[in-house]
Amino acid sequence: MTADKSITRRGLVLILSSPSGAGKTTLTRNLIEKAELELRLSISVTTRPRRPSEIDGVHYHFIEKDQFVFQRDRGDLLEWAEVHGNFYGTPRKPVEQALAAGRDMVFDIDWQGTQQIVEKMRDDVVTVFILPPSMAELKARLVRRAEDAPEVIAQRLENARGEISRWALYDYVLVNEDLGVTFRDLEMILHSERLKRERRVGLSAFVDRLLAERC
Ligand SMILES: Nc1nc2c(ncn2[C@@H]2O[C@H](COP(=O)(O)OP(=O)(O)O)[C@@H](O)[C@H]2O)c(=O)[nH]1
Ligand SMILES: Nc1ncnc2c1ncn2[C@@H]1O[C@H](COP(=O)(O)OP(=O)(O)O)[C@@H](O)[C@H]1O
Repeated sequence: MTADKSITRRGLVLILSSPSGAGKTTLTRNLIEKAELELRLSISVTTRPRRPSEIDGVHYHFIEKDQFVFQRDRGDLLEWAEVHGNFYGTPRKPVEQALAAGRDMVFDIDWQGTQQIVEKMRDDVVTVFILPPSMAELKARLVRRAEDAPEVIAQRLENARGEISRWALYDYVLVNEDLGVTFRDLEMILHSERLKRERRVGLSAFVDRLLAERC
């Protein structure tokens, strides 16, 4: 009797949230680029203008506000929120397809969206909040990223305290000082969560067979 084939696993959704500039986009990218982790990114729709380094359909689906309202009202979005004056939402279909096929997804979404997803699918969600080591470093990272106008950076910094105050809603909280350390911690969280008893299908039948075995 071998355990490997009879024990499978339900898919999970790993959610990363943080104030702007703490590093969640970088960490998310690193996770999906490591092929053996087998994580797929949920590509959100947004009404925010595209940044110079972003590609439509890769980083976000950039859409107009009327398109967003249409998709939202038709029920195409699993969750949505207004953040920094723009609308963001998670397309429902790719998530449902991935989970049904037992694949895992990573979401880079804010605390409002996280709450909506947790209410809908608590058992299948793992939430991680990323904190910056200091407010000075948060500002320095936003400036170094050099993707946003000064007034956009100022607004994101102003909103940072409100976002940070939501930290206790999350399953895990990581301080992203050293990127390599934070990434390894995330990998360990993912690995442990994948091994959780509740996520493993066929375990009970396997144990029954194990106990019935004569040696
Ligand atoms: N609720 C929700 N939030 C999202 C979604 N996509 C992105 N966000 C959040 O919107 C905020 C702004 O994202 P973005 O404009 O890319 O700026 P960044 O935080 O500086 O990288 C971040 O907190 C994201 O996590 C989404 O689909 N739903
Ligand atoms: N641990 C870290 N140390 C130094 N710089 C970092 C670290 N993590 C991310 N960065 C840099 O900080 C900037 C903001 O990171 P990003 O991933 O875009 O943040 P967010 O998606 O949370 O807004 C980027 O230029 C990124 O390269």
